Amino acid sequence: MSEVTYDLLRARGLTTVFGNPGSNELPFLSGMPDDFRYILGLHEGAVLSMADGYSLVTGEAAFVNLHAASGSGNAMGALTNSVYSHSPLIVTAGQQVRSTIGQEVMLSNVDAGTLMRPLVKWSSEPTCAEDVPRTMSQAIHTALQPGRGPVYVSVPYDDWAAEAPAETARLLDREVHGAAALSGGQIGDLIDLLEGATNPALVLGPAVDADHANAHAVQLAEKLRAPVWIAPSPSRCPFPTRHPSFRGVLPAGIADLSQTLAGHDVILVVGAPVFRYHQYVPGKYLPDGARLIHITDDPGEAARAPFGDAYVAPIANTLDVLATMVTASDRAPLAPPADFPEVGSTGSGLDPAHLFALLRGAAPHDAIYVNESTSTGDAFWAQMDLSQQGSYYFPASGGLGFGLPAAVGAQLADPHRQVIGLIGDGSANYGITALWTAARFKIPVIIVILKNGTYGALRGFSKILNTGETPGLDVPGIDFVQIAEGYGVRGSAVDTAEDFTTAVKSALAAGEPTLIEVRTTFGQS
Ligand SMILES: Cc1ncc(Cn2c(C)c(CCOP(=O)(O)OP(=O)(O)O)sc2=O)c(N)n1
Ligand SMILES: [Ca+2]
Repeated sequence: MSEVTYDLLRARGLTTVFGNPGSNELPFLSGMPDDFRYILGLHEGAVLSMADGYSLVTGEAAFVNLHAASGSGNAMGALTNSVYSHSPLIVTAGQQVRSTIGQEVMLSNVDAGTLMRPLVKWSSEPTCAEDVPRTMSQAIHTALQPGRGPVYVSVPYDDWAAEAPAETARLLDREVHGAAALSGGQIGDLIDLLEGATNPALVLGPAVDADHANAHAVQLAEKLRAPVWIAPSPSRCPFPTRHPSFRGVLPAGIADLSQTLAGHDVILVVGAPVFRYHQYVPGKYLPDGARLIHITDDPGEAARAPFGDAYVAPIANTLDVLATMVTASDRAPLAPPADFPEVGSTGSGLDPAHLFALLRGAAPHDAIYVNESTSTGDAFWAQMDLSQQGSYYFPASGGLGFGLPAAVGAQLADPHRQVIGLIGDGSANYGITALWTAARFKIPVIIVILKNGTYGALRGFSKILNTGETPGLDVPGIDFVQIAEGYGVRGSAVDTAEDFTTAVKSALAAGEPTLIEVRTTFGQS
């Protein structure tokens, strides 16, 4: 049974296995063909997030093999991000011998089909060994259909020795085509609305970047001469941040977001949920007189939104048709962006805005940033010049432990663009073992640790929630250079602009994984 399953994985391009094994997985792994590669991670959270970063950059599915319930459980935190970033991860786990599961012997994954819900789009444990290949095929096609997302398959390890039914071979070349698009009438309605708008605005989300529709979004914004915001809590960057239309990231509070969009009568949201609010700031969902139109490829996003009219449709195709067909507006062209805000560092260490400005100058223009520095977002978006598709990733649910491993997975996926992880000194600890994988597989990712000694974002939230000085807010005294070297990664610690720039240039030239620990200031900028 494992042979035909590997044939199926190969037919779908899934020849990289991200995993951490246990005894339940050995019978599957024993059959792994030579043209497959196994990327070992030392903790299943890191394994899942490495696979996630890999999938986000390739735009393809990625295959994960974990150990029973315990390994699957360790991966669930990472899956909170994958399910909202619509990552098509094929997550599998070894199960105990089929006839012993009910008595719950050691390593039984009890009720495996429900364990991972709602963090997966679909999950199953085949009802018999003969159905393992078809279940795996269903999982792959389900993960990749619009409204993409992770799936989970648990397989009893004695199934692998069973004989595959002859008809299983039909699975290897079957295709499932998702082809829906808006009708001419629906497109016409949208064009009329946009052309009839006095002051339209675009709000773009991660699915625009995921569907490589950034250029279509630019064309639509330019024809409409409309401002563009990125939807709140962005996990990707769908629009060039130095374009005249770009207005930044919308705030994640209901009232704040609504006020930011005041004056716009038609708001077109594309490729984002409506909306991923975060801090609770009650108020009107929309400014008076505004109408919101929502285009998403995820039926769930469309159905659960609390306001606006939604169209479930392919993102790139819809943006391309709208941008092509809409009449160019005679509104005045939008002014070019202001200069970057002035930066500098006063305290001992680098101000985050200063760090990002230095990085903008030292890193390649097509660098890929994987960000998990949760208190420096405003400074990042003000200082960075992101112009290409696939330039930015952030944990889609804010689940920490994504950033460092996802940066490793992203660099494995794309050796032609430098991947730079921007990781807080708190976040780094949740996925730190991925440094070992980067060293082991010689993945030349650069990890910048922003070391402010505290859970800065929580200090920010303590002000919003007025909770004062609670326990557990500081993380002083961690030596990431020693940790990195313990996992086999070259590291350095810096706290001046000159030393940081030198360290970045050295890392870019090194061609091996490198960690740079930067002492940063908190609260000054
Ligand atoms: C798995 C997990 N655990 C805890 C949190 C809670 N959390 C925590 C602990 C944050 C602080 C991260 O601190 P950092 O050092 O990484 O970055 P900043 O200092 O820039 O905030 S932000 C946040 O939401 C989380 N989001 N995810
Ligand atoms: Ca911190």
